[in-house]
Amino acid sequence: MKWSVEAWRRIEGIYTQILEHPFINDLMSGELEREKFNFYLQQDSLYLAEFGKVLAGIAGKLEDSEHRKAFLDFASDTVSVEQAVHQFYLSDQKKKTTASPSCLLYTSFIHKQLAAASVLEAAAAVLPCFWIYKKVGDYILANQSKEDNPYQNWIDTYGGEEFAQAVEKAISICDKLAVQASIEKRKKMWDAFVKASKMEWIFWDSAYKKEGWPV
Ligand SMILES: Cc1ncc(CO)c(N)n1
Repeated sequence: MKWSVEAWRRIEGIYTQILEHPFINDLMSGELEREKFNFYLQQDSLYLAEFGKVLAGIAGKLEDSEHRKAFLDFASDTVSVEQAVHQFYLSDQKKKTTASPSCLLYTSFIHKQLAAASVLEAAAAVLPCFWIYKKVGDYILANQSKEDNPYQNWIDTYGGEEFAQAVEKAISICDKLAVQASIEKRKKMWDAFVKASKMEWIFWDSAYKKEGWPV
């Protein structure tokens, strides 16, 4: 069986909980509080900066030139999204924000996978960022009730065809890396994938709560 088939099976429950989260529900209905969405975007721009660096770092460790090129493209596209987020949503509130505990948790985790684990485990750790967002984007597109959703731009970014191709590529690279891996390594890849998927839930939840530092 493909590594990715088992990977998705392992996060099915987490994915369901993401779809049921009020942040996603409110995003879908268009009724999400603007403040919560802005909080999310601010944290996400911090997240995307680190995510892009990690993608470039993974590229530097990949032997296959096609895989390397794909990750360099992912990194470059991520910088574009990071910059677009700044321009379109946050132009009136340029103030510097610090990462929330959950944002720091997630970015630290992917940096740790890059610095202290194998490239396979680093690739598996960033895969939920692609795959879950794609699934969530598609889900919202398919179940949207209103036409004038103020968050349509966001929804189209992740539900669109361009992102779908990147996601397919990321999944297939993980599968190819897993084919050459020992059972032990494949397990570690699943562990990283599951952990990062939990952090996707945590990230949305922290935005919904506008999570700050308790001390
Ligand atoms: C937290 C998070 N995960 C994944 C994506 C999609 O790349 C994103 N923008 N933010």
